[in-house]
Amino acid sequence: MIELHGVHKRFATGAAALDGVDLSIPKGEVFGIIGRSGAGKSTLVRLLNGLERPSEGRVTIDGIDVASLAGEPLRSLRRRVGMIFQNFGLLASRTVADNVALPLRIAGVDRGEIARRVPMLLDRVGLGDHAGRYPAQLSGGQKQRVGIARALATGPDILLCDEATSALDPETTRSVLALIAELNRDLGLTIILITHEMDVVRQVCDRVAVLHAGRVVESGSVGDIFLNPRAAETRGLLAEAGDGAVDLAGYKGAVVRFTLIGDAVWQPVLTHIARDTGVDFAILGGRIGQMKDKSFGQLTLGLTGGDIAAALSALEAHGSVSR
Ligand SMILES: Nc1ncnc2c1ncn2[C@@H]1O[C@H](COP(=O)(O)OP(=O)(O)OP(=O)(O)O)[C@@H](O)[C@H]1O
Repeated sequence: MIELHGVHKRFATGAAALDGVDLSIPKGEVFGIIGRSGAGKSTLVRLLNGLERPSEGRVTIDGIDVASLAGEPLRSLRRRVGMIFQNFGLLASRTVADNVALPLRIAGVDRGEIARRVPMLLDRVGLGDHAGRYPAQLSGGQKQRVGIARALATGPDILLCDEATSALDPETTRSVLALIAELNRDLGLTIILITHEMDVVRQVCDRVAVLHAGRVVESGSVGDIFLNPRAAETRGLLAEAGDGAVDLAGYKGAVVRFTLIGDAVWQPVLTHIARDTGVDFAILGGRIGQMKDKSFGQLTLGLTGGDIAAALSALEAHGSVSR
């Protein structure tokens, strides 16, 4: 369990990067931290791996106060907390295998053990046959896989991903996120994913916290936060991700937001209700997609004509309706 209690971080310049953050991240969860540039995401990561100390408050991992550690206990904590970065952080002059071996060398693991472990780590990320290549000979997605193998080398139980897919195209992002989800499932790793992209959170996270100006403005399950955002900052991020609706000023019909989850997405709900009630539906906005393992649909609907009250109660029988 990772916990932040009343965490503030102020820099000597007077900048407050974090301004009273409380968070609990249970073991084995994929937890997203989303926010715009400058929200405090990277500062939060640096507190988790002991690179910075809070100005106030406590960051604990399994009850251990990270800021209280120094020397070997701090090194041992860092071995438990693997990290991957937006720019991969690979050494250009070393082969893939050497890059992955580096944390093991630093930890003092003997040569034989390194030679045994590195191929297993590369197999784990699907790069078993790339051991002798150099980073410049790899695609972005492959470089990030090497970054992941290196992060796994010391056998961590937590993986911090700081904008790990921000430099990748959408298809490669999907495959790297699929690998991250697999590591969570197979190895039980707790994963903290820092991102400014809603789609990244939607694809793999169980829960999410929205960070704005150093504060958590809302947090909860990805379904709750994405389908019923309360904070203006979350709504803004969702609108930018294409989850908005057309301008409704001047629209004459009744407007509702209709949310379907799971198999209900497959049902021809609107055509049935239209036939039964005589109501015409206009689709004014929305999205049908996948949230981790669940399908969802959220539509902004305009209703005109027919028996509107009957249509609304029929919609409620299939999903949730809000105005
Ligand atoms: N070492 C530092 N000294 C002074 N101010 C800092 C320092 N590190 C971060 N800040 C400030 O703290 C705030 C939060 O920065 P941080 O890098 O944590 O944000 P972020 O959400 O990760 O942004 P980005 O996505 O752009 O990296 C910013 O206003 C930044 O200028």
